[in-house]
Amino acid sequence: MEECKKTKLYVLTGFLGSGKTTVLLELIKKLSGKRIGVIQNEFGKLGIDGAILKNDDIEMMEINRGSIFCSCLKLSFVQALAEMSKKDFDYLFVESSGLGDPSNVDEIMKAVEAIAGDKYEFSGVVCLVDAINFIEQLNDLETVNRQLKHCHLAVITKSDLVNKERVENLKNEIRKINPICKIELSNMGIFDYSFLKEDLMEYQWAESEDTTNSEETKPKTLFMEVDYAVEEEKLIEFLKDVIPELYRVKGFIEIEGKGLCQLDVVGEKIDIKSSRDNKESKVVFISKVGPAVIKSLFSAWEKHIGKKMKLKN
Ligand SMILES: Nc1nc2c(ncn2[C@@H]2O[C@H](COP(=O)(O)OP(=O)(O)OP(=O)(O)O)[C@@H](O)[C@H]2O)c(=O)[nH]1
Repeated sequence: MEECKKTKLYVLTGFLGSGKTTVLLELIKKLSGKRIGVIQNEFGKLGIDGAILKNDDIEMMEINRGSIFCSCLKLSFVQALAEMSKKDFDYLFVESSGLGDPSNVDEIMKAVEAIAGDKYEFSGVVCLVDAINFIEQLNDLETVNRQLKHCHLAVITKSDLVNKERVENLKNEIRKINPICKIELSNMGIFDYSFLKEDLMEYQWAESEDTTNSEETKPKTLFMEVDYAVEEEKLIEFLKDVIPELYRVKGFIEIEGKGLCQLDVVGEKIDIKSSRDNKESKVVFISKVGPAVIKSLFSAWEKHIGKKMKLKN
């Protein structure tokens, strides 16, 4: 009898905006013809990336409102993995939230094995390192350190935006935290995918430990709804005012003369591009300063746009 092939399970980590969805979309293209499942973990309760990924011929589950490594969602994650194990995918990719601390991933894999049997071959944690923002984030955030410490492959993204010297600096910083992981360089999600054929588990560095994700450390997430088109220049002015208080802004918004656009803000970089998605206007803000950001969002909107806007939790 032919032996049943296991599903290769990869976990993608990397801070907010580091390029996880961009890499995932390219990987899915590369693996076309294979049976692929995706579990997507968004911090906000609306799966913004879900809207982008659903266009592809893949099966997807979303786990929102927090980190899959936090005790608040860990059980849902294990159950989702158990559910997906029945589908006999060739590959299952888990895109964890940018604020996810995967220090306890081994423990989660053991729980899945206890429930679902050995249907998965846990094939490694791939951590995306944002070439532009990583060094600053590293100083501010334990999560970024943990994501790297617990990965098997680090992929430096946005290589098109930095020079060789910066890449060398980044490699040195990575090595201080994880001396053995494999390191690759990516441009818009494209890099050497030979890791798919290798045993990444050989590059395991850290032992499993408690995650820092908890209900208490969960940052404030807000959703903005506007039912009219805004002027692009005014939207940019609004964003410039509020960016210092935010980790990340993303979503869809109607822009005058352009129609529905996909909005992405990472660090100080604002990207606005036309979208073919048929989605309602909704934008997610992840706060660095807790609920204090609400007042700033309303007053900056009033100043630059001057029309009614709804913010929801
Ligand atoms: N120039 C450049 N931009 C990139 C690259 N990779 C990602 N981006 C851009 O960076 C922004 C964030 O990319 P995503 O793929 O959405 O990042 P993410 O890690 O999934 O974001 P979260 O889900 O919020 O954590 C988008 O505007 C991307 O187009 C890259 O290699 N080069």
